[in-house]
Amino acid sequence: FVSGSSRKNLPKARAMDFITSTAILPLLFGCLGVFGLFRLLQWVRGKAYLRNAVVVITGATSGLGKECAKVFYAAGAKLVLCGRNGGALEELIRELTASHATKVQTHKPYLVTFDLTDPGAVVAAAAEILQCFGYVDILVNNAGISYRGTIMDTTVDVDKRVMETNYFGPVALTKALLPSMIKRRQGHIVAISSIQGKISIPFRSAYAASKHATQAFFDCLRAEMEQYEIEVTVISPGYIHTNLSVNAITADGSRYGVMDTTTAQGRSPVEVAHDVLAAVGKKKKDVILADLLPSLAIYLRTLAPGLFFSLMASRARKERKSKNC
Ligand SMILES: NC(=O)C1=CN([C@@H]2O[C@H](COP(=O)(O)OP(=O)(O)OC[C@H]3O[C@@H](n4cnc5c(N)ncnc54)[C@H](OP(=O)(O)O)[C@@H]3O)[C@@H](O)[C@H]2O)C=CC1
Ligand SMILES: CCCCCCCCCCCCCCCC(=O)OCC(=O)COP(=O)(O)O
Repeated sequence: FVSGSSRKNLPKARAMDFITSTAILPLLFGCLGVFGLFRLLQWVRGKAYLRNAVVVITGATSGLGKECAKVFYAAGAKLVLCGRNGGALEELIRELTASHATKVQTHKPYLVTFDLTDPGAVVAAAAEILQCFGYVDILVNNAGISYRGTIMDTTVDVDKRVMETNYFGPVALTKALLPSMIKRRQGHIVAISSIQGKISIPFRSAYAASKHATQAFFDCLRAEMEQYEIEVTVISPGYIHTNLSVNAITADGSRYGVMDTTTAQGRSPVEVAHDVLAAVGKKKKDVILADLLPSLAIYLRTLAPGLFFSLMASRARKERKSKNC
């Protein structure tokens, strides 16, 4: 005789019997073990990959670039820190070399100051880096500016400035360093793009365009460089709590100067820098570092573009109304 509740539990009990009496349990533990071992191996390889590697980071004076400098430094990389503000870079180097909380051997970073919008300066900077180190293992194209404005109010000069900083500058630096990487058949190019390199939101035309161009260029590069074993990683973060919105330029080229709520509520740049380090160590090809909603929005743009465009139009209407324009 089997009571009602015991009858209900019968299939569960049989399933448990089956699992324990067959090879399923050892197989499950075996798989977990293999997976754990694989992750451990990946971690060890990532660490070795970054130790003593010559790593060039642009936009190292603030925000995500500064935090990337800290995590790559702690991982034992030989850093070349780039930016326009030499004083800020020197200060960062002092800060880095003063801390002794690392387990691996660290190296005093080298600094190069140049403006990414000046093609001659970019080529000269690449030559200086190669003369000093002989080669570059990893280039992190991080520097960038954002923008706020309506397309109709924005001068083409502003469109060009954003494109020069976010697209042509990184492209020029990458092209200047690639020949030496190709010769060694070794190297890794990283592009810090944005969720806005995958989807476009209203009042960000110049910025979203520059990030879409970045995604496209580095995707092409990945395919073309495979024959030389050169890795390409495109990283697309969501909002990060940095000065990006404060430093953004507006329709007439003036500084926006406002810390937007979305930026202030963004992820900590320290956390994002750790994610960047992990992605580079694992030689990931394309990484999205964002919450669920922006990630879903990317799928929506692909699978239901009409719906996505309606949502963006409504977003534009709301923003226009709130700003009375
Ligand atoms: N913050 C965010 O919400 C997000 C940021 N990103 C991306 O992350 C990257 C870093 O931005 P973030 O740290 O947030 O912003 P910050 O404004 O804090 O940092 C921008 C960096 O870029 C450098 N830079 C700007 N213009 C130039 C130029 N013409 N030549 C050389 N360097 C320049 C700045 O250096 P200096 O002015 O000292 O020369 C600064 O170090 C950017 O590519 C951005 O698009 C992506 C997604 C979200
Ligand atoms: C299946 C349901 C899907 C629902 C999707 C709804 C659509 C939601 C839209 C979400 C838009 C997210 C925009 C994220 C933008 C972003 O993260 O940008 C990062 C930056 O680069 C920030 O630069 P900014 O200068 O704009 O601050």
